Amino acid sequence: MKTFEALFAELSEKAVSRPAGSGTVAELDAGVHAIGKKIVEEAAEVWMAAEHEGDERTAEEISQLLYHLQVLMVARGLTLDDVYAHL
Ligand SMILES: N=c1c2ncn([C@@H]3O[C@H](COP(=O)(O)OP(=O)(O)OP(=O)(O)O)[C@@H](O)[C@H]3O)c2ncn1[C@@H]1O[C@H](COP(=O)(O)O)[C@@H](O)[C@H]1O
Repeated sequence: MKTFEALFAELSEKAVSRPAGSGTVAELDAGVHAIGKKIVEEAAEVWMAAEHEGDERTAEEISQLLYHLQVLMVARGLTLDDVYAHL
């Protein structure tokens, strides 16, 4: 099972190696404004799933929100420690 840290390492590596067909590379190329819109969209889907759907759908939407938050971190050059420092 993939962890938050493992996903961040994978996304950071893809930002450098830029493999063909990577959705992460495409999202990074779209820029912070587009990534931010995706985060807002996914956050709303988390809210709706938590209120109206089951635990599995909610967990899935949360995973997608975490993914897009990590893409934004990579786009901004933020590390996990930069965020953990505020937890
Ligand atoms: N965990 C994720 C992940 N979560 C969400 N997403 C993306 O976010 C989208 C969210 O899906 P939705 O169902 O909300 O939206 P949709 O309407 O179906 O799709 P869109 O039209 O919004 O793209 C998905 O289609 C994916 O493009 C993810 N894309 C990639 N990953 C992981 O990131 C890693 C790198 O992926 P690539 O860069 O694509 O190789 C791999 O380990 C992947 O498993």
